[in-house]
Amino acid sequence: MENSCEFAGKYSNDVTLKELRDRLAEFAEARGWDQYHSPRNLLLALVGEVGELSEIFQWKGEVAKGLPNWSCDDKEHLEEQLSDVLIYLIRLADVCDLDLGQAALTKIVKNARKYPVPAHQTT
Ligand SMILES: Nc1ccn([C@H]2C[C@H](O)[C@@H](COP(=O)(O)OP(=O)(O)OP(=O)(O)O)O2)c(=O)n1
Repeated sequence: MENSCEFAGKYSNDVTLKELRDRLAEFAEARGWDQYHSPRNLLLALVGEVGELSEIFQWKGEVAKGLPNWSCDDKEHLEEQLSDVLIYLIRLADVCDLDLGQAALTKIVKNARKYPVPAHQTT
């Protein structure tokens, strides 16, 4: 479905995890926030943002893919809350010295082993 909201340039920019991780590290450093960005604090912040994200869907019933009936303001709010979750997740992995991108790729390989593609039925 075509997206007519001004802000939403779906996939217009291939942002890398590294770019986000570096930008977030700079952002925290410039504000003297490294002292607060401990793994536990970031985890709690992440969970808080997941709660805010959940509130957007709360009491709405099932929501159609593509959010066809949502206003641009509602979609923008959702983008912001998803971003907060992503930001804290990336920051948490970074302060734990973990390579989140590689870890996710490795996990996908493990998932594929655990859940193999079903063989085609030949009847
Ligand atoms: N110590 C902090 C505080 C904020 N942020 C960043 C990460 C999030 O992207 C955003 C969170 O900011 P707020 O706590 O102001 O939360 P919201 O943006 O959700 O605002 P509100 O709760 O008013 O909706 O700012 C951060 O990295 N470290």
